[in-house]
Amino acid sequence: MSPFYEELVEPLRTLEPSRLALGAFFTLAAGSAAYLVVSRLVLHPLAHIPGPKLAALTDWYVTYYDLWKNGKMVDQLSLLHEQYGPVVRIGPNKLDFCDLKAYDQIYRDVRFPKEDWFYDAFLQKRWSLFGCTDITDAKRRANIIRPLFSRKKVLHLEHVIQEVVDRFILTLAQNSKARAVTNIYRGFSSITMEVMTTYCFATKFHIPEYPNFSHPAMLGFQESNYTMCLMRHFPLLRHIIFRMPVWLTPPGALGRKVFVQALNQQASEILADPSLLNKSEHETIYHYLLNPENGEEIPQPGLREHAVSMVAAGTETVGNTCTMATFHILNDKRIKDKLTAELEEACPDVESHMPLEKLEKLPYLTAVIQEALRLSHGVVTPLPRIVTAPTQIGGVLVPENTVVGMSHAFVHLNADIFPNPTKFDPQRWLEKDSADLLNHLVPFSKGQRSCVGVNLAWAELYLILGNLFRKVNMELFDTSERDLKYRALLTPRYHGDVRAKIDKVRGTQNLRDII
Ligand code: HEM
Repeated sequence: MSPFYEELVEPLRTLEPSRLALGAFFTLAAGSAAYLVVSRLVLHPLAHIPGPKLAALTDWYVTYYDLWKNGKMVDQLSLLHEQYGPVVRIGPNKLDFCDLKAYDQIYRDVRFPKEDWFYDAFLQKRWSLFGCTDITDAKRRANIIRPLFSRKKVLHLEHVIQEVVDRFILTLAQNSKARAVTNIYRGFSSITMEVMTTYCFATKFHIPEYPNFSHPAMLGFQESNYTMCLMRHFPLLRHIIFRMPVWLTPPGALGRKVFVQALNQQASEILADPSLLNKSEHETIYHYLLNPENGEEIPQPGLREHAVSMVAAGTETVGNTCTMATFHILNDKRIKDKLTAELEEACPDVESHMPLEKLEKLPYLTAVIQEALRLSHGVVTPLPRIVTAPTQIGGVLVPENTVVGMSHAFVHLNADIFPNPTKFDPQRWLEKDSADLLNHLVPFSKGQRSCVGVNLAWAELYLILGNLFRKVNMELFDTSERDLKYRALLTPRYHGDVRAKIDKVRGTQNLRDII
């Protein structure tokens, strides 16, 4: 043995084994940390992309803004883009963009699948279309359910949506008699959730009739946005939360759980006796999912997951758009007067039915809906996609396996496209050169994985807002623009409620007979 080696090893012989182990542990930890820093900050293929060093080192950066800062990641992304430019590295393997061309490149590229980590938080397995990350499977599933949401089918089932709208108007009529302050934000979520259950499963849950628009299932779905975010960052929690027995479920989540059990039971009964489908009032999602021609047998948990994801996809999104529209209509007399005048001219008899195809032809109502979609964004958290081969995005060569995304807010609030972008201004959609604006209205996303419920969503928006502002006279109560500031929990979750005093409701004479 060389004297040098002896000199090095001798002190270690005299050390106690426990100290030796501790020393080895710290040396290993320091070595791993040094390796992590060098590999992520210096050697990584994204090392040249600007962004905070902490974000390049660890995904906990995003966790901090999502959870600790309670849904502030989109605000933070906005600040990061101001500081670093249109492409920012927000995780060891993650890029965020704020560039119109990049938006198209990310979401229109059929090669980029959804990211497993993000979408797994919503589901137990990947049965539903929304949660399916495999490109081929998603295409097949979309083809199975899309016919139920085609324009033709939506027109055929218009009466199903109209009936829920009528029940909502009747509830408002009762509120007007009691001179009660109405939480219209919850009201909209109640009506949109009921549209989903009646349209997709031909089942009424009487959500809009529940006192104070506070049906426990609807509130449970609203609350679950934060839980989903929590489960995304701590995936182990999914196993606990999804398997939690009813008696252990916190009160806020109980309504959702009971509702899901009801959907579960319906799915089980149909699987046990498919002839039940023949007794249904109209075609439901099960008619499509269980069609033997699909070549795919979906087990009971798969049906439940489809059902739950449908309700989740179609409730808050449409509800938020109605809330955004209603706040701004009531907040600006000129908008309200113009809209009500247009509706009155188109449908002079307030007692008569307002068909969807008639409402769709009204330019100002259409512009109001477009502006509400723009400012409510649909989904506001960037929807992550995986780059599967080196690709130029937003002027940067993005390497394979990088996760990329861009918030709809960065399209909708782009001042070059929408001057004075935070102003609710329906007029911008009616100017001569406004046709091009539609290319930049992306609440339903773009490309192959864009919203499958887009026709149903538009129909709901026309029928809800058209009926509401033709029949109901109301004013805002103790609500300001500040209440519409939001936390980004996939969809925007508003800080406050939009509340209104219902003054007068007309056009209800025929409704009681219809229902
Ligand atoms: C204003 C209303 C709505 C907005 C803004 C909206 C927005 C979106 C967006 C942005 C996506 C893409 C999500 C992603 O990339 O992960 C999406 C997907 C989806 N939406 Fe909607 N949605 C709305 C209403 C509805 C309705 C009423 C339904 C019910 C049928 C629905 C069902 C779905 C489904 C099933 C998907 C998954 C599609 C896929 O992953 O291929 N949405 N929606």
